[in-house]
Amino acid sequence: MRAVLRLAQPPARRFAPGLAAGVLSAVFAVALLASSAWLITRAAEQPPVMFLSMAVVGVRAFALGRSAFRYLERLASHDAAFRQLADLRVGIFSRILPLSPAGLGGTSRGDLLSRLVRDVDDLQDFPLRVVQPLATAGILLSVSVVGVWLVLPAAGVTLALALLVAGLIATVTSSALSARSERQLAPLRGALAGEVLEVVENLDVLSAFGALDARLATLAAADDRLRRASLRRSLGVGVQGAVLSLFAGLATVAALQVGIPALSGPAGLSGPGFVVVVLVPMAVFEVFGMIPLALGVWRQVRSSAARVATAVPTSVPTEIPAESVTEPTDAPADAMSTTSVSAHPVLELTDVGARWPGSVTPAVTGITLRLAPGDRVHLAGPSGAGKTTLAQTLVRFLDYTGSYRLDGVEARTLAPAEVRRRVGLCEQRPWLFDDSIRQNLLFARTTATDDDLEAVLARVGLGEWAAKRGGLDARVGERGALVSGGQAQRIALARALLADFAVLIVDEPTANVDEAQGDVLVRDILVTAAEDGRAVLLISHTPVPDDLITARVVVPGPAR
Ligand SMILES: Nc1ncnc2c1ncn2[C@@H]1O[C@H](COP(=O)(O)OP(=O)(O)OP(=O)(O)O)[C@@H](O)[C@H]1O
Repeated sequence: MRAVLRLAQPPARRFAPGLAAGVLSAVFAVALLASSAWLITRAAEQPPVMFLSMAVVGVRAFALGRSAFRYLERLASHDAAFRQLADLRVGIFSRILPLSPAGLGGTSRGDLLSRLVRDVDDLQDFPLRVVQPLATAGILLSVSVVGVWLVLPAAGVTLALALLVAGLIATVTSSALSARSERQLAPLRGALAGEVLEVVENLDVLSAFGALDARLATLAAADDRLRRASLRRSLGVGVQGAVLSLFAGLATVAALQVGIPALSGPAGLSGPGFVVVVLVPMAVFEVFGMIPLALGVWRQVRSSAARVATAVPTSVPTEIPAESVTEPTDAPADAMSTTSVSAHPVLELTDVGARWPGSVTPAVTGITLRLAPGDRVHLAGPSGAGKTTLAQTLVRFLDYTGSYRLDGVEARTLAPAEVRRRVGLCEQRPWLFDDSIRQNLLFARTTATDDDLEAVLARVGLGEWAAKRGGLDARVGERGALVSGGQAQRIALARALLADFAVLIVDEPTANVDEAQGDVLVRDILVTAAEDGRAVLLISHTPVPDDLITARVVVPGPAR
């Protein structure tokens, strides 16, 4: 958590200008009140105008300066905080990235989203609404108490005592009323985001099973918990404001009590000095209100920082290959490929096994196979045997035991991204972006022209379909909702062909299509691969004719 907070705090050179402007603005606000009170009272004594001119200039300067410094403070401190936020977000994403996809299986997507968006946003409050006000108020209060003490020492002591007591009471009451809810706000927001996402994503299933009302009731309960926590927090803030107003009045009364005898006593307090001593506490308490507020924000920020910290791993689980350890430190990422792995490598597995993060037993073991350019191997095996796990291992989303070599080079000595440039995966449930067909293909090869895209669609048997749907601009819907399972598989295949992987792993392409369509799809996949001299590892439950493949491998039953 400390590391997250350190990341949220802008460096001193960026933070200092905003802090300096904030302190000056607050000091000028108090000085404006003091100098104008002095001026009005002194003017009532009708001295020659030259005795007033300094104060007149002071009032003008403090009034203009207060606004100017306030503006500069907003500008500088927000600029620093927003720049820091951008760095923080990028830093957090780059730490989560190595976990995806194998390490994020157990995370609620709604809650993760809330952590990465809302909780990270909350962290900008750390410099802006915690550090800055505490530093500003601390400096201003010291200056004000010393200033009043110089005019009348007893009034300075009274003001210091009033601030101390008010601070204690306001902090204790507001913590008692709202500390718990301030800590709960971020987790409750995350829980609500998770619930909303669950309901929206599974609306059809919930409706079909008549479970929608029950789920909506759970959602309403989550919403209610958040609303009540927000209300309790507002109550705490309100009570704290009331305590401070009360003490601002009491401090003024106390100043009157010590000031009135001093007017005629040996201290010889002047009329204007008396007014300054009596009125300054009002202005000081306004600034002082920032402290308990900042402490409340601090509790929220701390809870958000803790949530961000738990979403961001300090280390990547051993089951997931680290993205950078094998990257050569002073050579470009591509260097290895040109030196050791050819464009069409031979892939060899000897006794390969793999385990999911957090699992004690391997999900797959003892896989031995060889894929040379042009080979088409059918991998079969019972459900749960670990075929998908093997596919994820081959694209280095998971680490492995045994030996996995590309052109004789052990894959764990290559950067995972480098392996993924040669070995590609068409997943069992291909991910389609809620965008046009063009965009869903283009990210596989950003330089492809529309002619290239149309040609690849024709190769995977979607040419006519795409033309009927309005061409490359046709949308595929959220997660491919507007296309059938078979079409989604074919779009994924087109994408893989565009990326031109030398070795293509196709995981259960027929899972979402009927038998006849499945046969055609498998034939299309294997025939296109044969035409290109590509190696294919076809994972499929369904039988594949001998003429389409060069070898068969069977994964034994589920590993225990
Ligand atoms: N993301 C995951 N996290 C943890 N365990 C997982 C994950 N995905 C799969 N498993 C586990 O790994 C084992 C192998 O699953 P896998 O999906 O690889 O089998 P499969 O042979 O592809 O099955 P199917 O033919 O039904 O798709 C199973 O016990 C499964 O519960």
